[in-house]
Amino acid sequence: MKNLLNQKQMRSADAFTIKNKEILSVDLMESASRAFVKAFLQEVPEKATSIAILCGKGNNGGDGLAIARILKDSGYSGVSVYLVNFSAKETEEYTINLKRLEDLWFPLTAVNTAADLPDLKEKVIIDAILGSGLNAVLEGPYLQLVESVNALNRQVIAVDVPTGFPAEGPLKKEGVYLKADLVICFQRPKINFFFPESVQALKRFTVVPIGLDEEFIQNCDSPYRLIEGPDLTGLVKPRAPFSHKGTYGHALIVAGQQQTMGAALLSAHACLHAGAGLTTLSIPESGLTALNTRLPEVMYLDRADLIPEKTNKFSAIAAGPGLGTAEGSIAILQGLLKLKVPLILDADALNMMGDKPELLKQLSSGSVLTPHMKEFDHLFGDHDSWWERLETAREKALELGCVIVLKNQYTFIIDLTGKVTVNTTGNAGMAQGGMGDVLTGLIASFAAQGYTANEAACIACYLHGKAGDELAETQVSISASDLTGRVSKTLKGLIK
Ligand SMILES: NC(=O)C1=CN([C@@H]2O[C@H](COP(=O)(O)OP(=O)(O)OC[C@H]3O[C@@H](n4cnc5c(N)ncnc54)[C@H](O)[C@@H]3O)[C@@H](O)[C@H]2O)[C@@H](O)CC1
Ligand SMILES: Nc1ncnc2c1ncn2[C@@H]1O[C@H](COP(=O)(O)OP(=O)(O)O)[C@@H](O)[C@H]1O
Repeated sequence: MKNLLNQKQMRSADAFTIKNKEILSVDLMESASRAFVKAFLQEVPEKATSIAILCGKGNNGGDGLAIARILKDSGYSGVSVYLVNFSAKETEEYTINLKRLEDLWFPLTAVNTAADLPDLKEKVIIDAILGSGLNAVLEGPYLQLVESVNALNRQVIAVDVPTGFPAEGPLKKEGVYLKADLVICFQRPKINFFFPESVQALKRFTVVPIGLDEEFIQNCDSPYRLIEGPDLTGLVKPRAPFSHKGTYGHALIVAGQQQTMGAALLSAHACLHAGAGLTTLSIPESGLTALNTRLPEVMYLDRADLIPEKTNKFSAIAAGPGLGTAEGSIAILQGLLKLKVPLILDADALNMMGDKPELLKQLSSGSVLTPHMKEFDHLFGDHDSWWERLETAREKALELGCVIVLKNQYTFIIDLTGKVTVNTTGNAGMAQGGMGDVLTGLIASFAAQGYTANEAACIACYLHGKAGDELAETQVSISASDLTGRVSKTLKGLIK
């Protein structure tokens, strides 16, 4: 899995690469700028497009200057450069790249105050004003300039990070950022790109390698990493010769009430499709006809039979989807917690724990909690930012000895040691009720098949989003049933 670094570590990676690969810092900037242009070409292929590049005086601005030269060399005929001279200091690499442009007689426009910004007519704006060197919220002329550029409503592509947007740390509500349609980011995404608040600064990002030393990056001690397809290829085991239903575990899902039986069926269906050898569903008796009609492969366990003598045969137990929070459901949850086996808890199981926090103390080590933001805050208190929410999740995972799957567009899987795996698969087509129920069924399935709690959560989250991404190639919206029908095919693709 790819390590995600904070900006201090990124600077160490820069320095290490420069020292060990014996390259100059300005050559690394050249490599970064070339990588930017390669990605930019995909985005803006029309070479006659008019482009304004706004360059600050740090290395982000230095990138902007090098990008101007490389774009011109690549045949872009309408490139203009605006030098944002708000600071007296300039970096050495900036100075070198400015000289290279001046030597080409490249037209340069000085912007010495925010009021100097001319009425930009260019179709595309490249933001190279401030990058990861940002050390405070924007104010003064930078703030005015960013507000003026935002008011233009042009297509903006930012170099590495949008001006004013902090790479890490809590995102302040009052923060003003240059609004980019796309960020072309160097070597690794910034941690803050994964939080919903980042939508104020960027619609999407793409990451380009710039030649930093990967071994150094992977050896950095970071609590964050990304899960990608190749990580699963080694992890997900193919079905074995001479295997039988007993080889792949027996999952129990405790879910559903009269009005939300569908949630239980969706979870069980997903569990089945992800390969559990046997799946049993515990629902109210009134759901039996639906179960037998819709999911003939799934067995039934009466709610009265949720006792150790009947449940010790299961290799994984999940509870919560559509369970309700009435007295009867609380009794079911309390009974499950007494079993002293790791549980996968979602939806109403989490809501009940939020209502009765003392239940959290009864969780067995190795359990998995799968809250979305609202459920998370109900469990652990309100948060002003996702950064703080993730910090709490890391503390709670460690304290409770459980895996926390904090769900959103990007889902954070926090293991028992507080390390965070970020899942990037999934899309807005999946924003439909029942999606979380499917995820719970998938986690239960992989846990039943013998994967650790963290492995089961990582495989399930990746697979869930990946199946959704495949369906989104031909569908606008994806129902939970659509997704369930796809997971086995997607899984096959991951094993290959
Ligand atoms: N070897 C390198 O150093 C490389 C650097 N690269 C680029 O370098 C960028 C980082 O460059 P720098 O560290 O020079 O910093 P920036 O160019 O991001 O910022 C320049 C300076 O602005 C000042 N500043 C920070 N926050 C401010 C604020 N709120 N208001 C006013 N001034 C503020 C700081 O003194 C900072 O040093 C990256 O984002 C990336 O674009 C890339 O070229 C890759 C290689
Ligand atoms: N825009 C999106 N991008 C990626 N994944 C999404 C998106 N919207 C929803 N999902 C995924 O769908 C699931 C929704 O879970 P949840 O809110 O618990 O749904 P429900 O309670 O309806 O079953 C999560 O796994 C989430 O990551």
